[in-house]
Amino acid sequence: MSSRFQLAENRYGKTRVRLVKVTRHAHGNDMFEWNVRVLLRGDFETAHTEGDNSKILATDTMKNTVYYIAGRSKATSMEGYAKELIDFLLSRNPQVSSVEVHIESVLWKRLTVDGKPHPDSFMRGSDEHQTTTVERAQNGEFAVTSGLADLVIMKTANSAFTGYIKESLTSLKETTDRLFATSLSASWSYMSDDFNFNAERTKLREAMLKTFAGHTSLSVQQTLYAMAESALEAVPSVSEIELTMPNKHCILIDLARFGQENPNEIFVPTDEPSGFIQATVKRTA
Ligand SMILES: O=c1[nH]c(=O)c2[nH]c(=O)[nH]c2[nH]1
Repeated sequence: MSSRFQLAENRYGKTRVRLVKVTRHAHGNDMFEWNVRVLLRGDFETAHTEGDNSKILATDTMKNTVYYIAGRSKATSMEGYAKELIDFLLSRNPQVSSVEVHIESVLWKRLTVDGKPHPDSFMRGSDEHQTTTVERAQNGEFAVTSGLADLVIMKTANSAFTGYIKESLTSLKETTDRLFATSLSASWSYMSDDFNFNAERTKLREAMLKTFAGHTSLSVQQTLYAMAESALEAVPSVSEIELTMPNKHCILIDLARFGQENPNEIFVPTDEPSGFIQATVKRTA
């Protein structure tokens, strides 16, 4: 029977597989917490059209594989672990054409007790996450995109916003001295798949933060671009970087109503609505 429909793009897998790994040393422990997503593409047509599960690796099995590979992995980075997981799944599953692994790492910091780093106790840090997405097809190369998300930062000087369109619906006042708060998310693509990913990540993060702090900003857009430029300058192995910087407005409170001056000191931070500024910056050919 000819059908009026056909299966188009499809993928499946397990998401939000949470994992804590403790590495035990003689004088203390290291630990990390990850949230892992594994997605498969492949020959899954008859699973959709006929309910034939003979080529389906159960998502429950994928979850177990996440833990199994974590248990035996010697990888020192999320990217390295993702590559091992992908290789394992591809080698055992010829029906799978490609595997994508996405990992978010939660920020845990070593606890300080009596001014000293504690050997085995930790506290949750900020909302900042480190991320990676690694993909490989059968017989293909790894594509590695890493990033960070939800890094909340604020400038309290050197931020202006003037010269924008003034029309009948404009109410915003120009300012040469405003607060600039954002929750930075960034993702960058590596040109190859074999680096010290942790060191590259640290360099990119520090370059972006240094520029954010030092920039004399005429807009979020301009500061975003400058941060992306300094990230690409700091890490030649990255081909392009996407930055997302919501403008988390801090609004000056009018105290003149109460007979008091407010020399740019008292603000109300607002979460919604926020500006949404996003751009990708890449190397010229
Ligand atoms: O840096 C800014 N860019 C904008 O596009 C914009 N729009 C706005 O209302 N405030 C700001 N600030």
